Amino acid sequence: MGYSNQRFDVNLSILFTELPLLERPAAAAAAGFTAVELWWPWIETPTPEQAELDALKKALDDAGTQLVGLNFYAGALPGPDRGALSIPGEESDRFRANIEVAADFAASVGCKALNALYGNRVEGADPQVQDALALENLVLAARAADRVGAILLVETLNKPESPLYPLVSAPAAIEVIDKVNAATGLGNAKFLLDIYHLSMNGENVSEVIEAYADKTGHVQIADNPGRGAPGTGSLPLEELLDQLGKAGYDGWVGLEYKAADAAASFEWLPAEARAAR
Ligand SMILES: O=C(O)C(=O)CO
Repeated sequence: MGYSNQRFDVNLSILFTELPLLERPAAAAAAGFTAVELWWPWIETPTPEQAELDALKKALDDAGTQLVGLNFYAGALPGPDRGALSIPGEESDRFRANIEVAADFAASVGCKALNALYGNRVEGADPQVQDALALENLVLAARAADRVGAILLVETLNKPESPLYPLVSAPAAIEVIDKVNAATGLGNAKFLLDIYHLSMNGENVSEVIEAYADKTGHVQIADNPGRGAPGTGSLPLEELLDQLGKAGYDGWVGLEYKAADAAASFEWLPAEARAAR
């Protein structure tokens, strides 16, 4: 068991950010990886020019990297926002405009997982109204994901760093996922189990894995404290990934950690365990 039994991908929105977007896939490939994931790369627009989408596809293809996870438009992220789909008005409209664009792009590069960040609570807005809007938008996103053979991911973030984000426990995200699946009947809404965010919330990650491995569609890791590479904090990441594997999880594990020098940050992972198997 151990790291050599997992399938890892590099998050190119948090690692290699010193490089322009189109150079990051090649940098991940040079470090030995063949799979990558991205937050929505155009934070200022949910509907970029086709030429920009084509350029990203070309950069992924030229590097020989497979995109295995893509966030829908989520507002300013990095920045103060944590998603758009539950924000009434313009942000919800922007999310809706993005749904088919993101799904079509995912289809064009063979990406099978689309992550929909829920969005912050808005001062003065009724949380019930925000939740009803979120469900409507997640249903649209789940149908679009299904159209391109993808799953829809819903993620728990952590309260200290995202104090206005309402999904800050695994059960809170699972409740939303169950509602989306009940509404669509598709069963393609899945949990994005982010070990760093769960541990920052003080959750017992091992118990979360035991309870929800079967509803998990994607995993992300960073050590805690510090959101650095495995080994820079105190989380038993190798054990937790072993537990996930034993519980039947055989999907991707995204490296969503911070490192000043990304290329030098992969020493914890043997070179032969980096390329997708
Ligand atoms: O904002 C974050 O920390 C995320 O994990 C987004 O996917």
